Amino acid sequence: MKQLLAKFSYAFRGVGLALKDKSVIVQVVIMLLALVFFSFFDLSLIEWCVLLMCCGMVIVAEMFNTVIERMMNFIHPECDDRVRDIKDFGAGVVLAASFFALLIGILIIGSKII
Ligand SMILES: Nc1ncnc2c1ncn2[C@@H]1O[C@H](COP(=O)(O)OP(=O)(O)OP(=O)(O)O)[C@@H](O)[C@H]1O
Repeated sequence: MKQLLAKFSYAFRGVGLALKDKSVIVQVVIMLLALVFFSFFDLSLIEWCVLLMCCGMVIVAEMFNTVIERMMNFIHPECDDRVRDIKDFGAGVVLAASFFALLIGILIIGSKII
């Protein structure tokens, strides 16, 4: 039980670190603004669940991207095309997640407006 609690405390520390990262903070602020915007519409429970899942997908992608960036800065701080590819790949993951989240948001809000 003590070990399990310790593992949770490490994980919460990780979340705390993520919430201090500039890129993660930006995504969290965008997510909160989007949720405020969506609250003006009469959304069903399922629609809220889908939107929250999309927000979670983008935040988790950003957290993974930050992990990759920090890892690369630690193991290979020098300029290198391979590091560039890895970091751009990570940024691409966030972009792809954001694109699909935006698409789903537009579909849900579009269906309400129409
Ligand atoms: N060591 C490197 N070698 C080659 N290119 C790099 C290297 N580090 C970064 N880059 C390029 O610069 C871009 C930005 O990298 P950086 O690590 O500054 O990310 P960032 O998104 O600006 O992160 P943050 O602002 O959160 O620190 C990368 O996507 C990559 O194209």
